[in-house]
Amino acid sequence: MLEARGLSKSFGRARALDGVSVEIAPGEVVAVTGPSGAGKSTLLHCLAGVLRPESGEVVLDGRRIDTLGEAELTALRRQSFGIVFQFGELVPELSAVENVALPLLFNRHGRGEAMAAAAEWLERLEVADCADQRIGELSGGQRQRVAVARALVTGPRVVFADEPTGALDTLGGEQVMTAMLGAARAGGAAVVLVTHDNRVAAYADREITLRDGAVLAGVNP
Ligand SMILES: Nc1ncnc2c1ncn2[C@@H]1O[C@H](COP(=O)(O)OP(=O)(O)OP(=O)(O)O)[C@@H](O)[C@H]1O
Repeated sequence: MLEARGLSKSFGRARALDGVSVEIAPGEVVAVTGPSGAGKSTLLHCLAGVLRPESGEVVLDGRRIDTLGEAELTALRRQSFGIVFQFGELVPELSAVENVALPLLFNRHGRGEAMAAAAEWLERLEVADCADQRIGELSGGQRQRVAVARALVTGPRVVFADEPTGALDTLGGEQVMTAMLGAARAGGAAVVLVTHDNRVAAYADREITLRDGAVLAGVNP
């Protein structure tokens, strides 16, 4: 469904990715692991169409996406992908429910419909009580649940999560992981998860380990 073929990407003299090929099946949960600087975030950003690789291809459902124009790529990201970052990256001026409604408004849904769908997702993630609160008033765990709701509200094919539990304690992290994977499974979304935490990687169906910008052979089934 989502495939990277021979991706390479450098930042100055740092070679972040060096010929990485991976394939993600529909509904699959994949953890991308490896030491700091191995290229995990760069791979996630290339797969999600946030960064363009220098060479190689990214293919979604048989369609090459790394060569799309900026407007087409933005539209595809909004429709097919959801992204959860380590610190939520929510809009502080908006309430929780408004943050979750935002991707639907960008996709030209009416305000009433968008707000109703957003409220439903907050309920599913057990943060309905926070709907009208500003982001600054929420705990770290509540923020990440809101971020997960925002990533899933559009019914994406793939959810990308970069250290989604990195700012949480163990229990909070477990709760967010369970909530995110349950919601993704219910929506049929695949999940690509960057983590350096083995306990988080254990939630995945499969692990892709990177080292020095390449997939570590012999570890991944
Ligand atoms: N925007 C950037 N500008 C310059 N160098 C970058 C940039 N992004 C990544 N790099 C470099 O590319 C390499 C891979 O970085 P990347 O963030 O993908 O690794 P990572 O495995 O996600 O690391 P971490 O676990 O520390 O987040 C590193 O050497 C990093 O310094």
